[in-house]
Amino acid sequence: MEGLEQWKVLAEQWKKQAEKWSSQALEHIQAEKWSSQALEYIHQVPPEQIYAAIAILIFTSFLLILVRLFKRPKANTILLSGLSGSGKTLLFYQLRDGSSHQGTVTSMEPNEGTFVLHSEKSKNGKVNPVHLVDVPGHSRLRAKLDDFLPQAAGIVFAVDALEFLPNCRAASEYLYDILTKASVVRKKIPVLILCNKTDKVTAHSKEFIRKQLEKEIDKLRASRSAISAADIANDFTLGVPGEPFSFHQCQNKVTVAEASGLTGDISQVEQFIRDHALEREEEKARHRYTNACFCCGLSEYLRRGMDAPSYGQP
Ligand SMILES: Nc1nc2c(ncn2[C@@H]2O[C@H](COP(=O)(O)OP(=O)(O)OP(=O)(O)O)[C@@H](O)[C@H]2O)c(=O)[nH]1
Ligand SMILES: [Mg+2]
Repeated sequence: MEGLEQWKVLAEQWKKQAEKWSSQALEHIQAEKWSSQALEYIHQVPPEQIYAAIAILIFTSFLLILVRLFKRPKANTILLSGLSGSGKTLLFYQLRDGSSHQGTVTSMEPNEGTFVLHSEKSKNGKVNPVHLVDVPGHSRLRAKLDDFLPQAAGIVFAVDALEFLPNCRAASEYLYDILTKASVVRKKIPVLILCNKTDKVTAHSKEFIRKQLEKEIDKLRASRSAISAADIANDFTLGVPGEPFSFHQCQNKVTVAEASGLTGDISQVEQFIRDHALEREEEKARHRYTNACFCCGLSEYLRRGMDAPSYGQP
């Protein structure tokens, strides 16, 4: 009896094994059928179409490789510019450390650093650091600005809102020079006019400062265009001829905001930096998604090309 039971178990195992082999054989036959169908299908497609698809594929891959090779990392440099005493260095420390480091003196060298903004440190999600450069406002040191312009993602132009009127002309001249620089215009580098020192009640409002700067730049525009072309140091002219100058006419985005480097009320300048220099992880993911979509679109195009009715066939 026991021997019979053993034979039964053995027979059951053989049966299962045989079923497994037969299903594998079926799968193999199916795969062969599909591959022969695919080959047949490819033979039906006119060769020109296949060559065109391959050429497009190679060309696009080549293009993608080139773009990857030559794509510069997103600029993350923000330049702090403005007249001497407008509060750039204090602002620099507020952005970096969240404290004002009282007792700043006139800067003789650009003050630069790469760091995560103090206000961003406590937030969730990975935030990239910003490269901040505080360019001295002294007229002889301003040329240093040009060294950093090629990598600039944005320019903050600090204005002393307390002592604005006596400095209005000088501030307008400096701002005019920045707004007419070829690299600023061509690369459309955004500029934030930051009316600083608003902690004092006697500080002028940002609207007042904007209007005064526009008026002054309008005058400058007229006087500078009167100079013979050979003497004009500026690369571009500003605004629309025949119309009073307004910052809206600039090709790059020019906005006006208020701040106090002393009290740490710097949310508007932080927002400007976030908008223009910090590429968050989510943004990077979005870029990756766009690339993936591009590749999918390409493959879909090629698939449709294959599906297209083949001329020359009955
Ligand atoms: N009340 C007030 N004073 C400020 C503020 N920001 C800066 N100051 C003062 O303004 C003076 C100049 O500030 P800095 O930051 O050294 O100015 P800067 O623009 O770096 O000047 P340069 O280095 O010469 O180009 C200092 O005495 C600061 O304490 C502010 O928001 N409010
Ligand atoms: Mg300084």
